[in-house]
Amino acid sequence: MERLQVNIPGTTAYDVMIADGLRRELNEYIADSYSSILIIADRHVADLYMDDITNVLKTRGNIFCKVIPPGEGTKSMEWYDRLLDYCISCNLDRKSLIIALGGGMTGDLAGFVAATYLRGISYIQIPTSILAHDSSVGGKVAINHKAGKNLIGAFHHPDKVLFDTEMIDSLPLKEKRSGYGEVVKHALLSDKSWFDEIMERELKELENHKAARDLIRGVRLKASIVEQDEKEAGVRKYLNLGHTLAHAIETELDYGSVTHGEAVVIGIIFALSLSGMEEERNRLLVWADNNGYPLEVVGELDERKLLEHMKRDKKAERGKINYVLLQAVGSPYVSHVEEDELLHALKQFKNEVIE
Ligand SMILES: NC(=O)c1ccc[n+]([C@@H]2O[C@H](COP(=O)([O-])OP(=O)(O)OC[C@H]3O[C@@H](n4cnc5c(N)ncnc54)[C@H](O)[C@@H]3O)[C@@H](O)[C@H]2O)c1
Ligand SMILES: O=C(O)C(=O)C[C@@H](O)[C@H](O)[C@H](O)COP(=O)(O)O
Ligand SMILES: [Zn+2]
Repeated sequence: MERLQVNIPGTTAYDVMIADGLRRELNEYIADSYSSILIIADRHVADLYMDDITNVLKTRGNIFCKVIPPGEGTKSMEWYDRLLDYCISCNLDRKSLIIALGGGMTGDLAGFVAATYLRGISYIQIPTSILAHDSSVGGKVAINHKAGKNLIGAFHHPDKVLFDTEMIDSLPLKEKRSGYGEVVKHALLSDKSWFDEIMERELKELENHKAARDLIRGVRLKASIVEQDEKEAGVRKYLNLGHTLAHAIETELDYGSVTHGEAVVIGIIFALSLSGMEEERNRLLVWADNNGYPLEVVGELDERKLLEHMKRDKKAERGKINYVLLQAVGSPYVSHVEEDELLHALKQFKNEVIE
C-alpha cells in the first residue's frame, strides 16, 4: 500500500491511499461517523464496480447510489442541478458523505456538488481511471460551461482519496491514452529520466504495475505542488502545462469527442514548440502518433476561435494570455504570450501536425 498525506497549510490534511484491491477494504478506511452516504458513479463504472462498493459498505445503513451518464457532457449545470435535487430527496445532512466513484468527470462533478450542497459537505474520491490520479488530488472541483472548461467550480478537498489500482485494468485503450496525458505532463514538470521512460511505453501493452508506479509518482508530485500553493497563485499554475490549448480544443469541440488527456497531449506538444524545446517536442509527437492520439483534430479547428477560448483561460489576466512553458524538463515557468505570436504558432502547428 502506498500512503501519503496531503497537507494544506492552515486548512486541512488528508490521506491518499493507493493499492491493488483497495475497494474490498474500504470499510477500514471510511470513518463510520457519516450519517449517510451517497455514491455517485457513471454507468460504465457503476456496472463494473458499484456492487463491490455497496457490498463492502452494506453494514452502514443509509446508503444511496446515483448513476449518471458517462462522458464529459455530464459535467454540466444540468447534472449538477439534478444531483443537488437528488441530495435533497435523500435528506443528506451536514454529516453526510458523497463518494465520487469514477474518473475525473465524476470526481469533478460530485466534488462540486459536495462543495456547495449545504455550503459544503464531505466527500471521498475513489478514482477509477489513470487520469484521475491527477483529478482526485488537490481539491479542484468544477463543471463546464459552453464558453469554457471548468468555468464554474471551487476548491474543496476530499476527506480521503482511495485508489484501487486493480480497477484501471478495465479501462479501454482510449482512456489509458487519456490518463497518460497527465502522466506525461507530470514527467515533463519534474524529471527527464521519467519522461524518457514514458517515451518507451506502448500504451496497448501497458502493464498494470508500470501504470501504478507512474500514477503514484504523479500523485506525489501533484501533492507537493498543491501543498505549496493551494489556490493557484504561483507554482500550481505549472500543473496547467498544455491546458491552455487543451481546454480551447475541448470547448471548441463541445466536450467529449477528444478526451481531456488527449487534448492535453496536443496542448503539451504545442507548449514545447512555444518553449523552443524541439527535441522533446519531436519525441512526444512521434510517441503520441504511434500511440493513436488524435493529433489530426487540430487541422480541423479554426485558430482564431481557439485563440478566443484561450482568452478565457483561468491564467489569463486582463485579456492577456499567460502560458506555462518549459526552460528544460523539470523547469517550468509562466510567461505572457502575445496573440499574434500564438496565432502564427497555431497556424504553423496545424501545418506540421497534419503533415
Ligand atoms: N480536478 C482536477 O484537478 C482535474 C485534473 C485533471 C482532469 N480533470 C478533469 O477530469 C476529467 C477527465 O477525467 P477522466 O479521463 O477520468 O474522464 P471520465 O471520468 O469521463 O472517465 C473516462 C471514461 O472512462 C470510463 N472509466 C472510468 N474508470 C473506468 C474503469 N476503471 N474501467 C472502465 N471504464 C472506466 C468512464 O466511464 C468514462 O467513459 C475532465 O473533466 C477533466 O477536466 C480534473
Ligand atoms: O490541479 C491543477 O491545478 C491542475 O491544473 C490540474 C489539471 O490537470 C486539471 O485539468 C485542472 O482541472 C485544470 O484546471 P483549470 O483551473 O485550468 O480548470
Ligand atoms: Zn488536466
